[in-house]
Amino acid sequence: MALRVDDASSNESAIITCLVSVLAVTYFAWNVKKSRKANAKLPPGPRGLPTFTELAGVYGPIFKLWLGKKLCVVVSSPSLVKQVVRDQDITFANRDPPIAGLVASFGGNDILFPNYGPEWRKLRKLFVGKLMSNASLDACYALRKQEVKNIIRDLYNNNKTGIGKPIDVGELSISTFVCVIQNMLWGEALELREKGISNLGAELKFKLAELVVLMGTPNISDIIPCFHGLIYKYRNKVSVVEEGGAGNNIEGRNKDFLQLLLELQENEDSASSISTIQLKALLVVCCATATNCSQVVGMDSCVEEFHLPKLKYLDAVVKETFRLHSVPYLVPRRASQSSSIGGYTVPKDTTIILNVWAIHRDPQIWDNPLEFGPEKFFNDGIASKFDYSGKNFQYLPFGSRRRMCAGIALAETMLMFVLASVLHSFDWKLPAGTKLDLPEKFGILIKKKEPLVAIPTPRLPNSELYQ
Ligand code: HEM
Repeated sequence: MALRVDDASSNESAIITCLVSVLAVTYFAWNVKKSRKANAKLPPGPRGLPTFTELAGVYGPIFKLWLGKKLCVVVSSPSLVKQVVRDQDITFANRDPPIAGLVASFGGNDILFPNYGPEWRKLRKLFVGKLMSNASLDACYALRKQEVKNIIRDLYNNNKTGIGKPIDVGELSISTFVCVIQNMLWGEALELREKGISNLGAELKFKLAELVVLMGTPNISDIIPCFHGLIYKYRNKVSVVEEGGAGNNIEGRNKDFLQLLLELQENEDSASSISTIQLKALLVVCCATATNCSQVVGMDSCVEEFHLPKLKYLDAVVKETFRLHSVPYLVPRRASQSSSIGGYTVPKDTTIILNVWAIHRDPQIWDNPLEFGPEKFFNDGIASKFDYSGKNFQYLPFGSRRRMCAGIALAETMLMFVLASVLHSFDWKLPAGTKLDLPEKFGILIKKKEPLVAIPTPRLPNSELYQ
């Protein structure tokens, strides 16, 4: 019997439907097989790595964790932090540096990574007593001021074209902060700019920003030659000046840190002299921590250096920013002997992680812990008495006690000064069509996921203030 046309076409569409279905089923089955095959190779485990804070929610304020063969104990409450950093401070004063940390610090020759002992004590005394003393910081004020002025001028000139050019605020804050630190360390931007050393500084600036994050990457050799070159050139410059050949009196201005350090290197008294390796390691730690600092805070505060003590609101804004956006945990420590924390045994060589992230968000300490609110630091609440010393073990952006940050005075002053200056001189607005969102990227530091881009518009009537 002959097929009718509509029969034929309905058969044809049935065949097509059938073919499509078979293809779809085959494709689906193939995909399932492929994904099973891929999964078959994988061990069981959670979908992602839980954070220390999530684990603290399950196991409480102290729990252990095996990272490979390494036993770690994570501590997430102020009373237990106190047991670590105060009650048994010498037992837990050793560090547990990652391999890259050791490489970056020339084998732990800085202050950050070496174990507690005479060498660390010597460097720490030198760092805090000489480099970070009030006298030394005051002496460097002109350097800081000049560098901030440079930034204000550059931003202003950028704006002269008439169209407000968007600025990556994070990048601006990092480069300003690092320029200021470099200036203080070796007077680079002010006096050595024309002398060829500035290239080394520019080279360092961006590598250091990555160094902080890439502590797991041992390829620090890219950075080290900069320091070799810098010290070599600087030493030559000093000796040329000493011989009276340069006509550029390095003694005529305030000594920068590198000059102070070079003098100490030549010091014959072994209690205060330092080796070239220690000198380089100190430069690395200063630059890297400074970079880290500006990455943390960004540019959402304001002021000028001589006004700083009076700027209570700014102080609260910076403190609140540090509460929510500082280091997630302190530089890990290592138990130098068997001991106990919170009634649990902690064997010798256990790594101790102090979970600042959880403490800074603990609802038992903070009202509305997840909300940004500077008033926490100036209302009558508990936090109004918190400073950066970490004495209360509840607010720890710079750590606490024996191994706490050695650069607090400089970090605090500079941060407020840089932020204040750019906010005082410019109004900042978001580019049209963009929204302010602040999701974070979790790592060694808490950083913004997407860079904050904003447009500065000069707000001071006197254009000379921008030169
Ligand atoms: C906002 C900026 C900064 C923040 C948030 C910060 C934070 C920290 C933290 C959390 C530690 C570890 C503390 C501990 O383990 O208890 C530390 C250590 C250290 N910081 Fe900072 N820091 C900043 C800026 C600086 C600057 C500018 C310098 C120096 C120029 C500096 C020098 C050091 C040194 C030398 C150590 C090691 C101290 C030791 O182990 O004895 N920091 N910092």
